[in-house]
Amino acid sequence: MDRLPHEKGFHVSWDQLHRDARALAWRLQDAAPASGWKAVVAITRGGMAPAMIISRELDIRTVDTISVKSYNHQEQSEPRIIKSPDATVVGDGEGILIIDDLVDTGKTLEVVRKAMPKAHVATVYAKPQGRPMVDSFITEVSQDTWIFFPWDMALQYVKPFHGSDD
Ligand SMILES: O=P(O)(O)OC[C@H]1O[C@H](OP(=O)(O)OP(=O)(O)O)[C@H](O)[C@@H]1O
Ligand SMILES: O=c1[nH]c(=O)c2nc[nH]c2[nH]1
Ligand SMILES: [Mg+2]
Repeated sequence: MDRLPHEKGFHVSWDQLHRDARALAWRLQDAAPASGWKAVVAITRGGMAPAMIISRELDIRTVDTISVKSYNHQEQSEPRIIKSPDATVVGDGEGILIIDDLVDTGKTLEVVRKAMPKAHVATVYAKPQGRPMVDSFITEVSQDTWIFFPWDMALQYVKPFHGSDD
């Protein structure tokens, strides 16, 4: 996935991510099965920060991970699972909450859903193409927007406006 062709940038600060992940947690409370969520599964690595915030908000202590690797080589363009969560906990996904930071094309979630078909899938942000792959999300951005996460950014010096044209 290359950010260069994207026309717009949507910059997310830690504070914004915290607020949006909390808002998603509150929405997920209403979607919980009667017996509550059994476990959270974070899609590494981007799903780990929102999964921590959501599991804290919903008091879910069992947190596992699934790792999906996307290949950009000509032959291997499909993502594949390189680390699975504990099968004895997640089973077919019933009562399991899968968390990722965003859905873009939906290819990552496609393989994750195949592994846990009954799970509830939630992302903080969603783009239109991948939106059918999520059950819950908070904010939608257009397909030509690149989302910049706080862990990929750093504070930088910028020149003062006055005299900046020299
Ligand atoms: O809907 P898709 O088109 O599949 O894209 C969405 C996925 O891409 C990013 O992860 P990435 O694979 O870049 O790995 P990372 O989470 O380790 O940064 C993002 O965190 C999602 O998991
Ligand atoms: O940081 C990211 N921002 C995005 O918009 C995106 N889409 C896929 N993968 C992504 N990673
Ligand atoms: Mg990811």
